[in-house]
Amino acid sequence: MAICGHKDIPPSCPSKDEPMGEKIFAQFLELDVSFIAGGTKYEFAACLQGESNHNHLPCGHDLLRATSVLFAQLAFWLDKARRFVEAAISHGGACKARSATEQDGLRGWEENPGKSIRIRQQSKILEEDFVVIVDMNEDRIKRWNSDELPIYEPGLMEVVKALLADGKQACRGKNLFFSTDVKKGIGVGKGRAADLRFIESVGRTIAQYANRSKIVIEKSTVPIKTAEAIARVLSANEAAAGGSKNFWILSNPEFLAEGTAMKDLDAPDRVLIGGQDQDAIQVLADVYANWVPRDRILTTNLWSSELSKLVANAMLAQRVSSINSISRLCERTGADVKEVARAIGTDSRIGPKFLNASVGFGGSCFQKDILNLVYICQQFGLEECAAYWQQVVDMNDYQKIAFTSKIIQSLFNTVTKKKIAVLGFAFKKDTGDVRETPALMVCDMLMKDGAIVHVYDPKVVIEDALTEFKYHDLEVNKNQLIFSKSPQEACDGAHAIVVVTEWDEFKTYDYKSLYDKMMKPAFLFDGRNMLDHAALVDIGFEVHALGKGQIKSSGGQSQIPDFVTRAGSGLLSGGYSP
Ligand SMILES: NC(=O)c1ccc[n+]([C@@H]2O[C@H](COP(=O)([O-])OP(=O)(O)OC[C@H]3O[C@@H](n4cnc5c(N)ncnc54)[C@H](O)[C@@H]3O)[C@@H](O)[C@H]2O)c1
Ligand SMILES: O=c1ccn([C@@H]2O[C@H](COP(=O)(O)OP(=O)(O)O[C@H]3O[C@H](CO)[C@@H](O)[C@H](O)[C@H]3O)[C@@H](O)[C@H]2O)c(=O)[nH]1
Repeated sequence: MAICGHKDIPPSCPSKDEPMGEKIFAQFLELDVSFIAGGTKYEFAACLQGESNHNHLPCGHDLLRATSVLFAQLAFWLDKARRFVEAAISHGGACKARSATEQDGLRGWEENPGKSIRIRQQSKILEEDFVVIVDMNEDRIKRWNSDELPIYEPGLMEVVKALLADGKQACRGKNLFFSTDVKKGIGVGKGRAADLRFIESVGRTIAQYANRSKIVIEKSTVPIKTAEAIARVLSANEAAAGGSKNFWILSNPEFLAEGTAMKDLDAPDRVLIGGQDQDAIQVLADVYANWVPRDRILTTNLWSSELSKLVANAMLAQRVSSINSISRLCERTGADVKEVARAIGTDSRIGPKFLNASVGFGGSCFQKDILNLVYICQQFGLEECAAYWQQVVDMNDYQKIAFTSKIIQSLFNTVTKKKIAVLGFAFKKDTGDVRETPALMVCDMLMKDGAIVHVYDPKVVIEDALTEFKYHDLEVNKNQLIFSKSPQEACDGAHAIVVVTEWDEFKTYDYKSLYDKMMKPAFLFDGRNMLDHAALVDIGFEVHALGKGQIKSSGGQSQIPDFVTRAGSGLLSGGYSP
C-alpha cells in the first residue's frame, strides 16, 4: 500500500487565490491535507489487499503490484515536474503551474508562462512531496530497495531506479520510499470473497494509526459492498476510541494489466472512482488529473465501481473462453480460429481484442474475480447467473486439459520418460508472474504421465514455479521438472516443443538447429498460435496449433500421413476431467 503526503503543510501554499479555489482549500483545512502537487492536494491511505482466490487460503505472495507502480508513477511525475521547475528557476524562467488536465507535466509547465513567484512556491512543495510504499513482507521490501526488484514489468525499473544526470537516484530514497513500517502507510490485508477478516483488520489499523481525517481508497479488487464493511469498522472503532475523525471511503479499482502496467498507468482507458461523497471523489480525481485527461476519469456510486471491476475481468475472460471453445470446434471442422477471430473482430460491435485463442487464460485476477462474481451471484440467490459465469472458468480448465491431452495422444499416447521442452511458464509474456499460469496444469499433466519436463522461460525461476505448484497442492518430483538456462538446453534431445507463453523471443529462434537435435519425429505444439507453422513443417516438425486442423507445408503438402489423422481425437483423461 502507499501513502502520499507532505511532511508538514507549507505556510505559503496554497493560498485562497490559488486556481483550485475555495472548495478545495476548505478540504485542505478540513482534511489537514498534506500532499500538494500541481494545484491538487490530498492525503489518503491506499487500501490495498493482497491476492487470493475464492477457493484458496489468503496469501499475499507478491508485492502490491498495482498500487505500488501507480504511486511510483506518481512520484515519477512529481519528480519530473520538480526537476523542470528547478531548471526553470535556474534559467530565471517564468512558468506557472500546469493545468490539471494537461497530460505531460513538462509540456504543461513549458507552455504556460506565468509568474515566477509561483514557481518557487510549487518547487518548495514538490521537493517535499513523497510516496511511501509499505508492505509487511520484509523480503519484498528489501528487494524493492535493491537492484533486483521483486517483480518484472517493462518500464518499472526505469521509474523506480530513475537516475539524475549526476548519477543520483531521482525518485527512490528521495520522494519514493519502500518500507515495512505499515503504520506509515496505514496497511491493509487480504481476503477472499466471503472472508472480510482482513479488510476488517485493516479498518482497525487505519482507525488506530490515522492521526486525522482520511480518505480511504479501495484499490484492490473487492467483492461488492466491501466499502460498507470498511466504513462500519472505521466508524465503530473511531467511536469506541472516542475520536471524531471522519473517513470517506472511495472505490478506485485498478485496471492495469501485467506486462503493460507502466503504459496502462500512463495512459489508462479510464480511471474509475466510486464514492458517496462528491468532495472526496473530486480530491482523488484531481490527483489523477495530473496525468489523465478529465474525460477519462469516470465517477460512479460506490457499488457500481466495486462491481465494475469484477465485471470487466469477467467479460474479458469470457471472450477468451468463448474463442477457446471455438478453437476446439475449428480443430474438428477444418476452420482456422485465427481466421474466425479476424472475421468476427472486424465487426466494430465485437472488436478485435481478446480474441487470441490460447492454451487458457491465467494470472492472478481473472479466475479469482470470476469466482468472486459467481459467489456473489449465489449469495443473492441468482443460481443461473452464477452458473453462467462459472462456465467461463470451466471452459478454461477444459482448454488446458484438451491441449495437453492432444500432446500426449500425438506422442503415441504416452509421454513416459520422454523429454518435453516447454517454452514459457509465465501466465503471459513480459511478466515473471506465474500465478494461475496455464503452464501449471500442462506440466502437471505431462509429469503425471511420466514426462521429464524441461522448461525455458526468460523471466521465471524454478523456485517461483515450485511455489505455485505447492499453492495448488500439486506434488512435483524434482527429477521431472527441470528449468533450463536456454531454449537449446531445453530442446536438446526432446521429443516435443510445447509453447505455453507468447514471449516475443520465441519467434526469433533458429528452429532448424533446435529440430536437428531433437528426437524424431519432432513435434511442436503451439499453445499461442504465434509461430510460422508452415515454415516449421518445412523444417520437418509435426506441428499442432490451436484451432487449426492439418497444418501444411509452405508447398501445400500434408505433414502427417492420412492414417494418423483418421485415428480420431478423443481426449485422454490423465487423472483430469473437464
Ligand atoms: N496484479 C495485477 O496486475 C493487478 C491489477 C489490478 C488489480 N489488482 C488487484 O490489486 C490487489 C493486489 O494485487 P497484487 O497482484 O499486487 O497482489 P499481491 O498478493 O502480489 O500483493 C499484495 C501485497 O500486500 C501485502 N500485504 C498484505 N497484507 C498487508 C498488510 N496488512 N499491510 C501491508 N502489506 C500487506 C503482501 O505482503 C503482498 O506483498 C488485488 O486485489 C488484485 O486483484 C492486481
Ligand atoms: O486474447 C487473449 C487475451 C488474453 N489471454 C490470456 O488471458 C490472461 C490475462 O491476460 P491480461 O488480461 O492481458 O493480463 P492481466 O494482467 O491478468 O490483466 C487482467 O487482470 C487485471 C487484474 O484485475 C486487470 O486489471 C486487467 O485490466 C485485466 O486485463 C493471460 O493468461 C493471457 O495470456 C488470452 O489467452 N487471449
